[in-house]
Amino acid sequence: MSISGKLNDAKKNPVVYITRCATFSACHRLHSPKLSDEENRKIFGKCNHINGHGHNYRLEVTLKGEVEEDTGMVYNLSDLCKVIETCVIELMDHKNLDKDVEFFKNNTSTSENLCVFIWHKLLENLSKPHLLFEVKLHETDNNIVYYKGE
Ligand SMILES: Nc1nc2c(c(=O)[nH]1)N=C([C@H](O)[C@H](O)COP(=O)(O)OP(=O)(O)OP(=O)(O)O)CN2
Ligand SMILES: [Zn+2]
Repeated sequence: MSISGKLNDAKKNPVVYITRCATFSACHRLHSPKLSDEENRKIFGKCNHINGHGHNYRLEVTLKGEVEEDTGMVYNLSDLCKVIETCVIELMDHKNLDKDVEFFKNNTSTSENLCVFIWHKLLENLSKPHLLFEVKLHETDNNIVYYKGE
């Protein structure tokens, strides 16, 4: 049977995961207003330095959904690219996250919080938000965090 035959015969179309990557550069300082200066220094160490430090972040956004028969796509990756660009990259690229992004004025700019923030930005802006499966953020080559909306 041909691939298209399988697509047409199945009750449900194949479920496929698609990922779009993007990069942005930003600076931040790990500091929690809920902790004393001493506790901040103890917990965050060099990342609590008053003048901050920078990262070249790599973002991976994954959608999960059925392959539509008429388009052969789960979601147009070009459209996903535009959403990521307008609602995440423009907001964060070449910014001081703690000062330029409202949310991080009161929430520590850890990669965990960045992932959750980006997840909600995407939910608000995707035309099919139910397809959002995972937001993964590489803060460095060694530090990788992902969020699945739980
Ligand atoms: N749970 C988390 N821990 C840490 C986070 C975070 O977001 N969540 N972030 C940091 C810092 O922002 C820091 O800049 C990371 O730097 P570092 O640990 O130096 O990471 P590198 O991969 O660049 O260097 P290594 O020497 O390989 O660790 C810290 N913790
Ligand atoms: Zn950092």
